[in-house]
Amino acid sequence: MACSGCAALKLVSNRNLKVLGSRYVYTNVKKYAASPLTEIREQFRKFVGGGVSLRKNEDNGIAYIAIDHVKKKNGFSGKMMVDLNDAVLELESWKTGKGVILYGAGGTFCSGGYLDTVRNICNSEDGYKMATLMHDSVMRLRNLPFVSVSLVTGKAIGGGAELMLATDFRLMSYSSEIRFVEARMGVGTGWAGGTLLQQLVGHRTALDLLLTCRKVSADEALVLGLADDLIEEKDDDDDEAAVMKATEWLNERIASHHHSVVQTIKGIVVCNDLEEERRIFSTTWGGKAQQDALNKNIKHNN
Ligand SMILES: CCCC(=O)SCCNC(=O)CCNC(=O)[C@H](O)C(C)(C)COP(=O)(O)OP(=O)(O)OC[C@H]1O[C@@H](n2cnc3c(N)ncnc32)[C@H](O)[C@@H]1OP(=O)(O)O
Repeated sequence: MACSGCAALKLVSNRNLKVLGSRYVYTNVKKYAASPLTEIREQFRKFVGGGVSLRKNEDNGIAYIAIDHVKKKNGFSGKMMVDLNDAVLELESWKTGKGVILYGAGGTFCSGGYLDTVRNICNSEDGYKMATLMHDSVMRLRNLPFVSVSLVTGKAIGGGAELMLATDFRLMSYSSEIRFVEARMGVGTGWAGGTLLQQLVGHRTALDLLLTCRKVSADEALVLGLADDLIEEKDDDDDEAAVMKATEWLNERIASHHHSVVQTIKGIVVCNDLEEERRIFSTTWGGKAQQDALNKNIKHNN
């Protein structure tokens, strides 16, 4: 009996087995015409609840993105998806920025999609639109020329666990936990989490976490490479203290560098293209930060 998978393999083997041979063809995938983001944003901003806010500190060059829907454990509404998109778009034009900290208010990182919004968009086409909007925000956040950190306190559940993968680093409070519950909710990852998790922990661990939907403690996250460091908490609800600790952690890496240097280093790490790396590199070579360093006759022997 012919199956669509076999047909696909046959077709593939006639063309280019090396490149296409491992792709499985999903038989129930419909092709949606890509909706312009402006239309998706108009549709999604109507699903209200909570908000995402952006604060830029010009003194330390760090921006703070706060996920705030505290009564619903920071469940992410359609409006919050649009707010996040706005925040990231605004950051793209911040010339003197160095870092970004993404955190949840009220002692929870994010409990994933806000279920009121989820119920309103519970069809395949709207799912595709949500993924389009969230992929745009996540990839823009990831590619910002600043060092980004997710500060995870409390729980990061479902889409919340995906969201924390968008940043360069993850700091977790000792009692926090991550849980990819998408499969339990009958779906896959919609906020780029499958791709990003696989890149971070490898294909087998990603599959294990996504299929078992098990809790990952902060200690285990550190071992798996999902977390980069743990922060002590006196009180998990004390947002300010946790944000301060994340700021200190980030400052150890960026405070002593000029924003142009931080932006160059981040740019060349994420561009994955040598021509682009040469172009970015040349923006600081011969610049003031280099001249100053040369004039100081710095020795690196201690
Ligand atoms: C591509 C994205 C796909 C996804 O994100 S799928 C995952 C969707 N998220 C969920 O299913 C989370 C469901 N919620 C939970 O498991 C628990 O509420 C959670 C987050 C572990 C927190 O547990 P607790 O600390 O015991 O708090 P609780 O259950 O009493 O919650 C307090 C109030 O918040 C509500 N809440 C939590 N997460 C929510 C969400 N995502 N959407 C809508 N409402 C949510 C919860 O129902 C409760 O509301 P209420 O006070 O009873 O009115």
